[in-house]
Parts: sequence; C-alpha cells; structure tokens
Amino acid sequence: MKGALLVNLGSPNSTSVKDVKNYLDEFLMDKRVIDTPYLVRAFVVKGIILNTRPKKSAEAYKKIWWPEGSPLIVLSERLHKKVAEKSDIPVELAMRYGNPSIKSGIEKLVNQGVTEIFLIPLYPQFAMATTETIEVLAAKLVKKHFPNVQLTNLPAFYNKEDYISVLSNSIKTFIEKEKPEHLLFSYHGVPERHIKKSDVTKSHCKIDGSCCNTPSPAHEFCYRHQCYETTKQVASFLNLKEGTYSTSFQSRLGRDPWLQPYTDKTIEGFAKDGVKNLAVVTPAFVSDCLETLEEIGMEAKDDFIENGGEKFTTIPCLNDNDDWADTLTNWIKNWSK
Ligand SMILES: C=CC1=C(C)c2cc3[nH]c(cc4nc(cc5[nH]c(cc1n2)c(C)c5CCC(=O)O)C(CCC(=O)O)=C4C)c(C)c3C=C
Ligand SMILES: [Fe+2]
Ligand SMILES: [Fe+2]
Repeated sequence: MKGALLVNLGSPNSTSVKDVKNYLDEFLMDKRVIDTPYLVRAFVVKGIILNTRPKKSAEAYKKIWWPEGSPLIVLSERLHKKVAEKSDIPVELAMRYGNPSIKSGIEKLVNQGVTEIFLIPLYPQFAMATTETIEVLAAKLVKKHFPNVQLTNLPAFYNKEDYISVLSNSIKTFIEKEKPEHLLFSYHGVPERHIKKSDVTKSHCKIDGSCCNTPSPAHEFCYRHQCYETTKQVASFLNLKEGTYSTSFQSRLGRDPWLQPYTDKTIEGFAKDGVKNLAVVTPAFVSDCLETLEEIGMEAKDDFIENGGEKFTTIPCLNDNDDWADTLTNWIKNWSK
C-alpha cells in the first residue's frame, strides 16, 4: 500500500528558553546546516551559540506565537488536514527537527499498512539544509527501523508549472490590492560554501553574476539558481516589468559570506532611495514562520519605515491555500496511480 509524508522544518515545542535551546541544538548540530567537522560544530553550537541565542530567539518566538502553538506547525497541520482529506492514500505530517518527528510520521503510515512512501519535503528550492537533510534522515530511519518500506522523493519544485501558478496567483491578490512600487522576493540565505559543496560539476557555481543564468547540470542542486528561477518564472507569469522586482537573501548566521544581496540591507536601501510602497514575498517558505512573521513582518518593516518608507506589505506564504493543497494532492495522486 502507498502513503505520503509531508515534511516541514519544525519549531520549538514552546517558547521557553529550554525548548528553544533543545530545538536549536538539534537544528544547528545537523551537519547539513552547520557543515563544519563535528568537533568544530559542537564547539561553535554547544559552546557558543547555545549559550546566548536561545534567550534571544525565545523572545522573538514569543512575538509570533499563536494560542494554538507555533505558526509553522499550526499552518502545516492545516495544510496536512486539507491534503489528507482530498487524497485517496494515507498522508501524514512530520518535521525535520522537533515534533512530530519523521520517525513518528513513518510509523503512523506503516501502522496503516503502508510499504511505499512518497516523501514530500515542503521546500520549493533544493539545498543541503532543506531537501537533502530530509531525504538523508528519512532514508537512514527507513534502513534502521522500517526495512520493508520503499521511499520515493519528490524533487525540489521551484519551477513546476502548477506551483508557479499557485504562488503567482496568491501574490497577484496582494499586489493588485496594495499596488507596491517594488516587489522583493526574499529567500532564506545559505552560506556561499553550501552552494559550492552541492555543485555536482565541482566547477560551475562561482557565485558571480552569471553562473546561475548559464545552463548547467549543477542547477538541479543549486539553491541560488533555483531561487532566481522561481523569481523569474513568477515575474514572467505576472508580467512584472524589469526594475519593479528583485531577489535577496535573509536570515544569515555567523561571519562567513552568505548569499547576497542581503534582505535587510536591500530593504534599507530601497527606503533611502525613496521607495515608499514595498511588498515582500518569501517563496523559500511554504508556511509562515519566525523568519517571515518576525524578521520580515516586524523587523524589516520597522527598518523600512524608520528609513523613510511609508507602506510595507508582507505577502503571506502559501500556508493552507486551497489551490496549494490541491496541487500537493495532485502530485500525490499522480505518484500513486
Ligand atoms: C529555505 C529554508 C531554510 C534554509 C535554507 C535554512 C538554512 C539555515 N538556517 C539556519 C539557522 C536558523 N534558521 C532558523 C529558523 C528558520 N529557518 C528556516 C528555514 C531555513 N533555514 C525556517 C522556516 C525557520 C523558522 C522556524 C520556525 O520555528 O518558525 C533559526 C532559529 C531562529 C533564530 O534563532 O533565528 C536559526 C538559528 C542556518 C545556520 C542555515 C544554514 C544553511
Ligand atoms: Fe534557517
Ligand atoms: Fe549557480
């Protein structure tokens, strides 16, 4: 029997400093997130980051937490409910970090008689820290605990026609209403090093102005290319004029270079250059979360206004949008028939 597993990033169990610390420990000790040798990672994460960051992060989580729990989890659950109701096969939900775990998701499917699982990482663009870490952990868990289960992975869907159409239509509603002068596509950043590590050709990704526009087999696993491609396809779908939209990367951690341009500097620059009405969309996330609700919806908005901007619209993620739930359901149906 076939089944599907939707997997998102995850959140702390609560906004307590202890729960945030446990969550960050699991997240940042993942070698596909902080990709240094184990001892260096343990020193940096357990010796430095976990001593200071959990308190600050817990405060940030408190600002966006809902009575029902973490927005990312609640929104993922709402999406899961819709997809499960529309699908002909069992569909479960799991998180890469925290709860519900991937192991518990597979277990729920196996207990319903499932032996073939369609693994759906809820990330449009491939990165070591997104799609790959989910695929690797799921494969490891299956090998160890569920040897009779077969896994099929849904690849990154950054350029799939139906996804682009759903994303574009959801953006359209907001730009028609708010009429921004500029639409910024802000993606979660990754260290530049990650892009080079994922380059299967070992020589294509130079992270210069042109590599991501030059066709290459490297692009199947190039997060930067895939982000720019999502922007390009949405812009084309919506007929956006050159110069009225751009791409940037948010949420960096540490001192190494991350993908640029940085969102915070870009937004401040727009305000200083006289842009009064800005909209920001965050297509690396399918569910609103700390990075969209707090970093963009609060911090970036405040920065924009303080520097002379007047109107700032944070366009919501797809969340439990009906067309998005239908799209996921179709992917599951096509795989299982
Ligand atoms: C596209 C998705 C994501 C990528 C790529 C990614 C990479 C990445 N993230 C960190 C460090 C942190 N990220 C944090 C929160 C967070 N990250 C993502 C998604 C991606 N991260 C989401 C959806 C969230 C929000 C989770 C939520 O509960 O709402 C945090 C925790 C918050 C904080 O302290 O600021 C950290 C830390 C690294 C190092 C990294 C490297 C590739
Ligand atoms: Fe992150
Ligand atoms: Fe590239």
